[in-house]
Amino acid sequence: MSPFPKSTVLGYPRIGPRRELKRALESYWDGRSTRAELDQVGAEIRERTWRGLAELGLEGLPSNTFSLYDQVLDTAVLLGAVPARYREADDPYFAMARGTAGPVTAQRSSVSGGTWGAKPPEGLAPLRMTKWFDTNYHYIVPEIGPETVFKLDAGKPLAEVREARALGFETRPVVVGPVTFLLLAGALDRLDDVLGCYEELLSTLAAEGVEWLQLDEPALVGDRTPDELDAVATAYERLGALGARPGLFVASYFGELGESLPVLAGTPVEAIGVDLVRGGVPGADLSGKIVVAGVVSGRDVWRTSPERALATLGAVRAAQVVVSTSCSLLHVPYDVGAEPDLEPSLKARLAFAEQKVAEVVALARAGFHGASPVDPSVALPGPVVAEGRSPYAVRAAAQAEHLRLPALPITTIGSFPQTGELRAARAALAAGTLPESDYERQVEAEIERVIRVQERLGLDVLVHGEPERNDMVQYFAEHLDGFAVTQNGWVQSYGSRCTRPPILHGDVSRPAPITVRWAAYAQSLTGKPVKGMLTGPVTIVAWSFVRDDLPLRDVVFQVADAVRDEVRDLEAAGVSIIQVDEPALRELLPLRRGAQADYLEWAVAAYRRATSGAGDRTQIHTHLCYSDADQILAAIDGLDADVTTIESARSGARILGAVGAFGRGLGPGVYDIHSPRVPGADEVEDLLRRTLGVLPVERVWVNPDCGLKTRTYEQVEASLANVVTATRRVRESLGA
Ligand code: MET
Ligand SMILES: [Zn+2]
Repeated sequence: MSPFPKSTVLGYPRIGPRRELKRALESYWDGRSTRAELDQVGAEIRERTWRGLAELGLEGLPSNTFSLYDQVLDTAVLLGAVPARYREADDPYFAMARGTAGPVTAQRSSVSGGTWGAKPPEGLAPLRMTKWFDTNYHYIVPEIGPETVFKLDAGKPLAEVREARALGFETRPVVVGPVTFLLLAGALDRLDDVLGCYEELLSTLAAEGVEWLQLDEPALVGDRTPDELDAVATAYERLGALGARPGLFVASYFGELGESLPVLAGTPVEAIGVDLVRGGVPGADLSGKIVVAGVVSGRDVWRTSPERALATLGAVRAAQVVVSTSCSLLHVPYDVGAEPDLEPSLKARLAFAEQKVAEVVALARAGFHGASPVDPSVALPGPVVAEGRSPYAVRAAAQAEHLRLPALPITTIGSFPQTGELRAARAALAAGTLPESDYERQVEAEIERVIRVQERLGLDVLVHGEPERNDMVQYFAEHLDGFAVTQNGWVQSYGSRCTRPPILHGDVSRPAPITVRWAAYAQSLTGKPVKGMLTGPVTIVAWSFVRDDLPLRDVVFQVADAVRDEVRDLEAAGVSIIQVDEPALRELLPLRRGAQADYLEWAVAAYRRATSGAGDRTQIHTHLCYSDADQILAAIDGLDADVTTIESARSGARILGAVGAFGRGLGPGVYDIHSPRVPGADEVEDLLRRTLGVLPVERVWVNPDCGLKTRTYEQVEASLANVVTATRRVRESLGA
């Protein structure tokens, strides 16, 4: 085993500095290019990454951190965990990631009772996708059942090792570790079987001359049961006992190892990676281990303080201390150098992936010896002040009087299809080739179209459709002080999807109303109530890169104050229903249970502050969308919104089991907007009746799972027409 290099990173962005992979994937999926062409783009990105890292002076280069879609899916393939139904697909990998289309829709409606050949008429649904720990990256959840037969397919990591070697680089393959992989799949009982594959992987890599293997175990920073800790010990005892194998580097990130650390330290693994940005210097005795010290943050965009990092490094007691990032750099953009328009004073504070690698290299070269860490003197947060409106019953009565809505009011979540013309108009506006007044007229025309569609369909609470927004966070960031937006700061969210998180760098305030003119315009077109549409303070902060010199809580409260100003102005402009979305409420939930209550308390308080300016007869809605909302239902109820619309249909209406005690208006989604499929009226009616089985009719709202911006008008109109039909049937049968 060769010595561990002095500097490394746990992983690197892979979408390409100009999102080359995104374009290549979409072109392949649309049938405009071949798999070989896609693979070529992947190879170019990998080569560029390795060369770039080496040029910056980084010693330990990772491989197998590239992925065509997702590293957890790659691991499932590596272990042979490909469910049988995908094996016959043209491209099983992307079939698992994205599903397959059924026969064309036109054919579907014209065929009656014919046979469908080998492929099922509906195509294959993709595997489930969910958030990677507390990041905004989404991974594909492996599907493992008793029928799963694990079988190693080491093709991908081997090919990357060889590819790098051909370019003159020795690399350390990175693979998701067995415990995290199985915990994510909910199948830790298969540890024994899976370890057989990992053993084979180790032997294969050793035979290939690979010196070090990185096994990612971020699940070890969460609360783990004694059985799970036993699994950690079993796994790494067994892998460590193997005769011919590479050195084992177990990487943890997104928090402190806690009780997992002594367990891991008791196994024969040679190197342990610790996140020293989120966690403290390990207290356990690691004098026999190499510690890969994550002192450069992979989760923010700020420069590292060299003094603090060197002091931290100096305090780590281990056989060797390697300088590294706190996690993969997947979660930050490529290069600050690609942002010519940012203020120089802000730019001087920023570090994206490339700059962070340079920091790692500089720290490793600086040398560090036995200093004690600087006390990070972050101000302790003060008590949370719960702000509120009148009691719900008082508000509900005032709203019923003022709004006069029918039973089971039908509404949508806010966005309507974003057409190509709109996107082109926005690009032309940004490029200076379309005058602002022309753009605004186009947005107004779209609002009018959206209003007319909803009136024609017979919805009860209308929306303006959000045509002026590129994105529900970026749009607000562009209009608030304290934020900067980048040109090329893309970060992968899932597959080919990227977001460009705004940078919240200073005190936040709202210089002028943001959405009021669009909401007021929409309301002027119709006699039905139009819902104003805002993004909540937690979500704005969760989907931005946030300053690190203030407690997160204080930053969220600043944003809450800005949202509160907007709520007041909407109300003053005659908007009587205002929705403040918080789809990211769950995302910032700390990984350790011990820290969750405190977070939920201030997050809820911030939301209440944002909405506290609304009078009794103004109806506040909120919207959330993630499959495990039932876990924080009490906190959602605590938001004290008059109406909560929430994803449900997509996750099989599982949430209905938990909402009985919900104290306010609730609209569990009656159809999944992630799929182009149009739900039938019967299906919607069924979901609605199930909702009425657990909630009193006065509390129930009818709406889709989420916004409609990724769908086409054709799909939206057909789906909503069925929603209206279903709701009318239910109303009739209730005599409502
Ligand atoms: C991810 S939640 C999206 C809510 C937003 N109002 C929309 O309809 O698109
Ligand atoms: Zn949503």
